[in-house]
Amino acid sequence: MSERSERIDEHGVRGLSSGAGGPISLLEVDGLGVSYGRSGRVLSGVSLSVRPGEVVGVVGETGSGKTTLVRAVVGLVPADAGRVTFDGTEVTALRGRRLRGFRRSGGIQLVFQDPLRSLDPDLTVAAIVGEGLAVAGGLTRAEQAERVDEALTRVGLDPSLGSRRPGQISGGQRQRVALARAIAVRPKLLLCDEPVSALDASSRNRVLLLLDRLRRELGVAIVMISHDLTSLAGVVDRVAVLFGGRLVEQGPVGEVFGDPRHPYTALLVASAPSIGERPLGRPAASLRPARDREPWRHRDGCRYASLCPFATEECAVEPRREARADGRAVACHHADTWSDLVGPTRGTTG
Ligand SMILES: Nc1ncnc2c1ncn2[C@@H]1O[C@H](COP(=O)(O)OP(=O)(O)OP(=O)(O)O)[C@@H](O)[C@H]1O
Repeated sequence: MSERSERIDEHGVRGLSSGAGGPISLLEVDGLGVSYGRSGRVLSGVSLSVRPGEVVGVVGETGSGKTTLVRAVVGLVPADAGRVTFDGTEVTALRGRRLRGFRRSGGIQLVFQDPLRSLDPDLTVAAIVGEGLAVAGGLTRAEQAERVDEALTRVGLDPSLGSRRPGQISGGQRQRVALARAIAVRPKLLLCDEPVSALDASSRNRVLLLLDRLRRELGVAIVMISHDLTSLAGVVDRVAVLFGGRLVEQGPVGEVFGDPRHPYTALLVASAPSIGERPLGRPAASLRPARDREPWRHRDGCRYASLCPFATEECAVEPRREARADGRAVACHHADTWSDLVGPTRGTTG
C-alpha cells in the first residue's frame, strides 16, 4: 500500500500527499471533465500524473482537447468533473482571489506555440522576461534584472538581447524568450502547448534540446502538448494519447511508440515512420476501416470505434482504461488481440 493520505494545504484545500508530508506526484489530474456551453463535453475522464522533474508528452489531433487540458490544469477553464491537484493544492477547488493567487505564485508556467502572439510586441525582451517576477513581487529591481540575465543566459541568449523587442529577433529566439520568461520565476512545472510547431526544423531541434537541458539542469517537470510524435519522441519520458477528449493510451514513450496497444496510437505511429527504431511493420492504410465496412451506428461506447478497423459490437460499451503491469494504461476492448487480426505489428528492424 502506498502511504497516500489527504492533507489540507495553505489555501485550506484538500490534496494528496505522501505519508512524509510531500506530494507523491507534482501534478495529479484525476477524472477531469470539461464542457464548453454548446460544444458539449470536450474532455472526459482524463487522468494523468506527472512526477517532479518528469517530462510527459500529450499527443492528439487537432480538436482532441489538448489546449483545453492545459487551460483546465491552471484553472483558466472550470472543470465540471474530476480534480486537478498541483504540488498539494487542489486547483479545481480554487476560486476568485485564491485562484489568482495560485496562478501568480508561478509554480506552473505556460509556454505557447506562437511566441509572437504571446509576447507583447511593445515591451523589451528584458521587460517580458521580468514580467512574472514583477507580478510575484518580493525582489528588488537589481535582483529582478539579475534573474532576467540569468534566465536569458540559461536559454542560450546573450543578455544584451534584453533591450530588443520581439519583432527584432528571430522566431527561434522568440521561443527562447518565452522559455526564459517561464523559467525566470523558477516554476516546478512548465506546460508547453505546441512549443515548437511554429519553428523550422533546425530551430525546432534546438528548442527541443534546450527543453531537455532545462529539465536536467533545473529539475523542472514539463508537460509537452503536441500533434507531432516526432517532436515528442526524443524528449519525453512518458506519453499520453488523447482522442476525442479521452486519454486512450499512456505509458513510457519507447513502449507506447514502439509497440502501441491502442489502434489509434498505432495509426499515429504508422503515419510518422521517423519516430521509431522499431517502426510498425504495417502501413497506415491498414489501420483505417475498410471502405466496405458497415457504418458504425452506436452513439455511445468507444469514441474511436467509427474510425477503427477492429471495432466489434463489444465496442458499443465504452472501454475502461485498464492499467497494465508494464506501467501502461490502455482504453480498448481489443488491446491485446487486435494486432493478431492482421499480422504482426512489429517491424522487421526491431
Ligand atoms: N472557448 C471555447 N468555446 C467553445 N468551444 C471550444 C472553446 N475552446 C475550444 N473549444 C472546442 O473544444 C474542442 C477542443 O479544443 P482544443 O483547442 O482544446 O483542442 P486542441 O486539441 O488543442 O486543438 P488544436 O491542436 O487545433 O489546438 C474543439 O472542438 C473546440 O472547437
